Amino acid sequence: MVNNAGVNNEKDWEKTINVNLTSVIRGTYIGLEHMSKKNGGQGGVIINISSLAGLTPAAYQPVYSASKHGVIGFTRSIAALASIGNYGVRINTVCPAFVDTPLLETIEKEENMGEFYQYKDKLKDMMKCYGVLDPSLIAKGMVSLIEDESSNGAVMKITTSRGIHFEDFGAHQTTKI
Ligand SMILES: NC(=O)C1=CN([C@@H]2O[C@H](COP(=O)(O)OP(=O)(O)OC[C@H]3O[C@@H](n4cnc5c(N)ncnc54)[C@H](O)[C@@H]3O)[C@@H](O)[C@H]2O)C=CC1
Ligand SMILES: CCCCCC(=O)/C=C/C=C\C/C=C\C/C=C\CCCC(=O)O
Repeated sequence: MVNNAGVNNEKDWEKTINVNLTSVIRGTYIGLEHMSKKNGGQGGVIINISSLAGLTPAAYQPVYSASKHGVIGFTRSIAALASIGNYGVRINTVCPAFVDTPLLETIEKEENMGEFYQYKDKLKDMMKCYGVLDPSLIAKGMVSLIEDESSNGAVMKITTSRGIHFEDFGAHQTTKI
């Protein structure tokens, strides 16, 4: 199961939280209800789509960034629970940089960008600097996560400079405390 739907809308930012985060949480819970071996399911893999903006500050997309940070936090937490509870379900996150899809056209729209519309050229400069990925690379990353039976709670990053790679949270998977 892939929870992929997402929007970039800083003007209607509640919608961004609802689509990008609330529905990922809801989708994951519904998936687990059907897939978890604890409920008589056959197990499987859930992939939640976040973004590189879920791992770094995104000055012109603060709520988009917050929603994507939330996806990572929720997914890593529920993946830990799935492991402890022997659900037989692996749950991972994918964080692409800019990808060539219609979502990027929202940068040109005041109704999406709201007060951040004034920074659209800065976002375009970032795209020029970091490049724009072909969607096929995201598909490749997802297939590898599905096939790698050891992956659970992984945060896959996909960028033009480093390709498909993983965020390293350290052996204990936590921040220093
Ligand atoms: N394009 C990019 O640069 C990046 C996109 N992402 C994420 O990838 C995912 C896919 O986005 P893209 O394919 O790029 O954008 P897109 O705009 O081409 O596709 C988004 C999809 O989400 C669906 N959707 C939106 N609101 C919905 C709702 N309320 N109910 C059901 N479906 C809804 C749309 O119908 C559309 O099919 C999103 O979560 C996005 O945040 C992450 C990093 C970079
Ligand atoms: C712009 C509207 C839609 C946003 C889609 C999205 O999620 C894109 C995120 C891309 C980047 C996030 C912001 C900052 C990233 C900083 C560095 C990227 C490094 C890329 C690299 O190739 O190393």
